[in-house]
Amino acid sequence: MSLKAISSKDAAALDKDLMEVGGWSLDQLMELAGLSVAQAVWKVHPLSAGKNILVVCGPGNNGGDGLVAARHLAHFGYKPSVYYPKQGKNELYQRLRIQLENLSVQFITDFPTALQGTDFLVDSIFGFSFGGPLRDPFGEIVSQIESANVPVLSVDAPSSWDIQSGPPKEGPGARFMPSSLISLTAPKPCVQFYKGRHFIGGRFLTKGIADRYGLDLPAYEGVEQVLEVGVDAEGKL
Ligand SMILES: NC(=O)C1=CN([C@@H]2O[C@H](COP(=O)(O)OP(=O)(O)OC[C@H]3O[C@@H](n4cnc5c(N)ncnc54)[C@H](O)[C@@H]3O)[C@@H](O)[C@H]2O)[C@H](O)CC1
Ligand SMILES: [K+]
Repeated sequence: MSLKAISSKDAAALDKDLMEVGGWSLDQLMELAGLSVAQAVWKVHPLSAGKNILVVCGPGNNGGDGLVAARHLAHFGYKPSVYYPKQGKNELYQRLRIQLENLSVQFITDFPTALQGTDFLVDSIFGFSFGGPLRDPFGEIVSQIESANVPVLSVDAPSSWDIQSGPPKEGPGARFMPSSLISLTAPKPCVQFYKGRHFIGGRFLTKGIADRYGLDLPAYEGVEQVLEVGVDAEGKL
């Protein structure tokens, strides 16, 4: 099936709508987003493929989705660890961190060593608010991820990719092609440059809000929090 993409401007407006008019809190949206990320990991990387999952979190809500996903992954039976080099100021991130520490999830500081010992990586560094060239320390982090021989699930967008125009022409991220991607609520325009398994998650859209933004309502099945969607041979949704 194919789904319409949403620009970063509309994605931010949709989030605001959900919270200011739709009665949602950020915690709730992030919980469902993070749960769908963890479920996508389960589908592309079952427990039998190795339990060590490294979740790399950025300073914004994309990083928050990663923190929530790490907690669900721990409950699913994985051994997640988190690399969180620049924790954001929102107290929600602090609470998510406490929840993880209470599950004995490690917050690692030696990223190159952790990268070597991991079976799978979750890229929750940047989502739809990313813009411009990568600032320190994220250029080096993205370079290390793209050079590592480890499967990656990117959350909402491959970190370092422009949300509209896709991978940078040169520098960190120019060769970054994660093995899987989960788009939250709706695909972002950069998905047209993506080749790999593609899921949609964040099961909280109503028909009213989907219509207002010209989006499709994904046909989630049963209790599923994710739906695998296709990308055609030309990379078009
Ligand atoms: N409705 C939904 O689908 C929901 C999606 N969620 C997730 O939230 C992110 C968007 O979160 P936001 O906080 O707006 O932004 P980001 O996490 O993408 O990044 C902001 C963060 O990054 C810094 N930054 C931006 N550009 C750069 C750069 N070039 N170099 C270094 N740092 C940069 C910026 O300063 C901020 O600190 C969305 O994608 C989903 O993953 C929510 O969970 C709610 C529901
Ligand atoms: K990401």
